[in-house]
Amino acid sequence: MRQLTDPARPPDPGSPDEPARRREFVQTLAQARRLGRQVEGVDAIYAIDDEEDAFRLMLEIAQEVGWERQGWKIAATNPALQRKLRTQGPVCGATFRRFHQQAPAVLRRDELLDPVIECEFFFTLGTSLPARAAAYAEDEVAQAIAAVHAGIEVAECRYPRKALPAAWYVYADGFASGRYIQGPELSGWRVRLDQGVDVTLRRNGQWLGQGSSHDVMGHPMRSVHWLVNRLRAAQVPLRAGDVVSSGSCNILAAARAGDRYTAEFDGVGTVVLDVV
Ligand SMILES: C[C@H](O)CC(=O)C(=O)O
Repeated sequence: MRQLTDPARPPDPGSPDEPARRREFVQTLAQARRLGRQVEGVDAIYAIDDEEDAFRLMLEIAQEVGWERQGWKIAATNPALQRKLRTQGPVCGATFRRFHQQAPAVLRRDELLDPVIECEFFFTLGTSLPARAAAYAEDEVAQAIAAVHAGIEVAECRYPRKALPAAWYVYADGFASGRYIQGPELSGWRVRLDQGVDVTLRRNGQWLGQGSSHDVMGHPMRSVHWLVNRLRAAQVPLRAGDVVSSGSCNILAAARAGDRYTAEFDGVGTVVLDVV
C-alpha cells in the first residue's frame, strides 16, 4: 500500500492503472480510520468522478475497515449546512459499533480527529428494510422505527481541517462519521418531532448554540426516509438494530479538551459529554 508520506502523483482518469489507484485510495482511507490518523494528498491518488462514485467509495471503505457496522449517519440536511459542507443535498456515511456509547460519556481529545459536536436524533430500527425495486414511503419507514433517542454526534475527519480536499473526498470518508453518544429516549417520538424539539448546546454551562429538530430537513423522519431510499437504490438493506443519526440540528461546535458539553433537548432531557 502507498505510504501516506509518498509524494503526490497526478491522477489520470481512464488510465489503465485506475483500478489499482482506486484500490490504493480505499486502502489508504480504511487504514487511516483504523489507526485514527489523518491523511493528506489523497486526491493525488484517485480522481473521484462524481457524487455517486464518492458514495460507492464510502461503502467500499466502510467494508474494507472490517469493523462491525452499527448504522449510518446523515449530514447536510438543510441548505445552510449544504453550503457550509459544499454539497448539493444530504449525504451519508457508515458508523461503527465500537464508536457508539451511552451518555454520560467521556472522550479523550487526543484520540479525536478535528472533533465537532453536533446535536442529533438517533433512530433505531426495529425491523429491517430490505433492498427492493420500489421506493419506500415515509410511513413504511416510520413503522420500522423501534425508538428515537436524543444524542450527540462527535464528527471526525480523516483529513486535517487545514487541508480539506473537495467534498466528494469527505463523502468517501463517511462524511465525518465519528462517535455517537446516546441520551434519553423520546417517548411518543412521532408527535414530539411533529411538534418540534428545541435543542441548546452548552459548554461548561455557557450557551454555545441553538437549533431545532425542524432544522433537519424540516423533520428528522424525512432525513431517515431519504437515507433508506438512498441505500435501497444501491441495493444496501437496513437491518433491525441499525442506528441512524439524523443530521445536525444546525449546531457544529469544535470540541476542546477540558470542557463539558451538555446538549439540552427541550422536554426530553440532556446528553452530557466530557472531553478530557
Ligand atoms: C461535518 C459533519 O459531517 C456535518 C454533519 O454531520 C451534519 O451536517 O449533520
